[in-house]
Amino acid sequence: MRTTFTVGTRGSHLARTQTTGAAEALAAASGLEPLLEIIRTEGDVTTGSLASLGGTGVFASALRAAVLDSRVDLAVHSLKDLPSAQPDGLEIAAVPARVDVRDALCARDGLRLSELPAGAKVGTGSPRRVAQLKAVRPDLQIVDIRGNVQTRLARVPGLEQHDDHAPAAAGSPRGDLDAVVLACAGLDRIGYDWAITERLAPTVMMPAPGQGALAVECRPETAAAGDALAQALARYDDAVTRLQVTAERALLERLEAGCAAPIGALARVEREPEAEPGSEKAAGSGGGRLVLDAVVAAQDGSRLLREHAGADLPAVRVRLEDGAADAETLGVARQLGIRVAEALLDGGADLFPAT
Ligand SMILES: NCc1[nH]cc(CCC(=O)O)c1CC(=O)O
Repeated sequence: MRTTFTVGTRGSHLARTQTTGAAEALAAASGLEPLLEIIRTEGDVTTGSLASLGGTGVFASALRAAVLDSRVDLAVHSLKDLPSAQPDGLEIAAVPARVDVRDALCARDGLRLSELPAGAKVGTGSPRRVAQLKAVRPDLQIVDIRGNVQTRLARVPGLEQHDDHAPAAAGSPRGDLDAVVLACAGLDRIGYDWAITERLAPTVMMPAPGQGALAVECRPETAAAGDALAQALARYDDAVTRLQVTAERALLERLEAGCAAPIGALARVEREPEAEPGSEKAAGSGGGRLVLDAVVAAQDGSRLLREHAGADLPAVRVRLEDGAADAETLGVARQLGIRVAEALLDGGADLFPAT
């Protein structure tokens, strides 16, 4: 009988913080002792811009390899860094409750997006953020940035804070930008919410599919073992978050096949299904409703295509308190994602230039 479980993590402060949080929750639920192993990934050592790295999943692949060859039992990923296609030999055993999905503006002097002066310099390495920033503020000068949270924040006067856990990279410019954009989730998780001057509304800055959510990945036999670890994983899964990210990732997967443009997507459960066992309500009357908003952007912000659709969830099938959404309900979420993706493709998303 196992008494421990091993969890692989990337070495960054953010990765270690979120992995430790997940490992502690699973330890408390299982009574097992967690062992953390730091895995270096290509995404951590390379210095080129994120856009130039090409290919999704640079952050995830080394961690996944460690799970596949049984060096570790589990890997904790930021869900938005995971390619949408699920590889053979791995499954997402738990998607814990999501935190703030929004993107964060971190500006000098407490400025909000609308208060940045004309021509202000804003740093981000994400084509999705570039396009949406330019759509609302075509005057902004966007600067491609990389590095850990501390290195990015140090580019903004007043936001360079000494942090022994993760110092800003030596040699990186300091104080040369008016603002940077990062994910709220990452900043909140490492206690850097003080740097956020505006949590950008998803209507302005649609987050990446899966943003703010984690994925705990393992080998299928780990999840199926029926032991304390498998039970803890099942309980750690959050049914609402799982539904949301299932729709968002299905959209991403369908679009990845048809277009290379930056994508934002956010699903929400507008009405939670009633969880009365045995109730015979038809879907749509007393059942829940899942709504998905998405945007595909031309890289230069010259065009933004938006779509929105909803789907009724089967009324009695989702047990929101005590367990995972069942396969039929997840299928509804997946179909919603595909439907919105195809509407975007019909609207011309596949004609947008990639860069
Ligand atoms: N792209 C890197 C990445 N992957 C996950 C997060 C933050 C946490 C999250 O969204 O879950 C970040 C940093 C960022 O985008 O600012």
